[in-house]
Amino acid sequence: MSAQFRSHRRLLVTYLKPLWGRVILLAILLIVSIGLQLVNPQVIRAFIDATQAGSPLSTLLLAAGIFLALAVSQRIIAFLSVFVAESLGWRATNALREDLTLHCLRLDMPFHKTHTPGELIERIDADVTALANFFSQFTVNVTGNSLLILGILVLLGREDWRIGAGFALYCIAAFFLLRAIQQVAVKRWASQRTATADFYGFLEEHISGTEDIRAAGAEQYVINRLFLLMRRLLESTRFAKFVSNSTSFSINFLYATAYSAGLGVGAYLYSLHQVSIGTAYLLVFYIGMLANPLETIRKQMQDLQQASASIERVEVLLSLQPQIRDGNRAVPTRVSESGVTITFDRVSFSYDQQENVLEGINFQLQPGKVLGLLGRTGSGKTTLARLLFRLYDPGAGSIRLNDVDIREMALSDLREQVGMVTQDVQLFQASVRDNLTFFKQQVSDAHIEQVLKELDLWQWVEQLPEGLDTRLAAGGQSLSAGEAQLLAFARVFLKNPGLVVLDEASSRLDPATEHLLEQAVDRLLQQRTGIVIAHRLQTVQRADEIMILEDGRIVEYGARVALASDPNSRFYHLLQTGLEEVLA
Ligand SMILES: Nc1ncnc2c1ncn2[C@@H]1O[C@H](COP(=O)(O)OP(=O)(O)OP(=O)(O)O)[C@@H](O)[C@H]1O
Repeated sequence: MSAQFRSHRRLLVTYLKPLWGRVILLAILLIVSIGLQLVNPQVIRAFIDATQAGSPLSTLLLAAGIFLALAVSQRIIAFLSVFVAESLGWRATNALREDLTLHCLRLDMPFHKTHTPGELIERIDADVTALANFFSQFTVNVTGNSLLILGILVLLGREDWRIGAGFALYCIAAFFLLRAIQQVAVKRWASQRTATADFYGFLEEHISGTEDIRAAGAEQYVINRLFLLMRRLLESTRFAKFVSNSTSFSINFLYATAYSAGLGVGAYLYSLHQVSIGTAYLLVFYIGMLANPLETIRKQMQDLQQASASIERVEVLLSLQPQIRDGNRAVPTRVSESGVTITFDRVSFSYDQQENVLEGINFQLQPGKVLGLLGRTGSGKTTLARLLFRLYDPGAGSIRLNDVDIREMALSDLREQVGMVTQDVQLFQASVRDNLTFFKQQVSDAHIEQVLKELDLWQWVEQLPEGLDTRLAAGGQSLSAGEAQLLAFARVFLKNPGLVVLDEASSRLDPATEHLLEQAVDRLLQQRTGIVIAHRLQTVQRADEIMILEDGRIVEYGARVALASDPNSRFYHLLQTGLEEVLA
């Protein structure tokens, strides 16, 4: 069994298993539809033979009525099977979309840095859409039509075994012939697409470089090259279309051959009085029915080729594993009422495995203490916060929360324990409530109200047109930067973590919002351990300890009060020069 077949089967089984009820329904509809298709010619035969035998009109009307009823039922069943197949396809692909989205969300930051959102949308949506047919129709169509062909061959064989065997050989030969032609067509279209891509690539490059081309007097060269490319495009398109058309020509040819053979056999047997005129008609009818399923199976195989490329890409994406592994150790949350202990034990880290962005970071922060993290831009402050949240793991050393290595903790536990407010708050196109709770239904409105009141934000929510139900615009465009930060504070409050990491916004805010923010920071840091990447003097004043980073190393660390009064300290100089000017 080839690896490709195994991966196709795995995907089918995984996503169709939960939908087995629908799969069975579809199979039943299919079998009934095939049965009806096979039975109908028998009714026609009975009708023709009855006419020949001069049967009464009532018998003929009965046969006609049965024929009509069967034909209408067959159409209704065909309609129902399309409906069930579509719903099956959508459900299966939506489940796959969901899994892929979740998988991408769990993949590490380096993955997201190297894969653009556009590329992921292509993987999660376009590739999966290409698989809808694979899920809903492929198995059903291939099995169904194979059964139909088999049924026709059996019924033909029942009339005369030689006819059955002969047309079985015909089907096998026709299938392989169609496939061979299709393969030539696929190759031709591939080279036509290459020629098109070259042509547009050339046009785009030379139109954007028009100034240089004119300056160099190279217009004639460009036109000559263009002619060459156009000729290649013309030739490849002509050839591809020719091969494509010969596919439909071959199908018609096969159909016509089968039909003529059917007519010939029917007429021959009838002339020998071996069959009735009804049976002769039956043979022609059944043989005529062979072409359609053959063509459907061929088309499904062609679709499968395209789906295979998508399946491969989806499988590659699913096989990527995050480097950040989930730990499983239960962690005593909040050992002390006033927060958690944080220990950085000789932590070094590099984004590219070459140059360390953090080097030998060593410190311990006691519960309830606030660390003010200072340093010029690029000194590694944000990186330190990211390590705490396990967006990345350190290259050397360890980070401990309440004396447990954060790599051993379950990621969900860790992220419950650490609340982070970044400069760039992400708001979603959803209600204020959903933006605060991250769509957790179990958080009650009363609790939200209490938290917002504590943060002095309730008034702000009350003046919104629909209170908590007010919908925010995409990207939080309807809010000011300060209001967005306030919402981010409220989010952290609702989570109630033992450690808060606050990357303060450096932008200037209006005095009223600034005041609200100040109060919120005060409340946020009460009875919690805090790490504050501060840009404002007022925020720094809240810190118990100060750490100054330079090129990823600690160049100063100590109690704020002591450093502020030591004229030899960097912190002292920073305060003298003006924090905001130096760190901006
Ligand atoms: N995702 C990343 N991939 C590669 N290098 C990065 C990445 N993020 C940051 N860096 C590099 O790491 C170094 C430290 O960056 P970091 O963002 O931690 O500094 P910072 O002190 O927080 O700066 P700022 O005050 O501007 O936010 C910088 O040299 C930066 O270019």
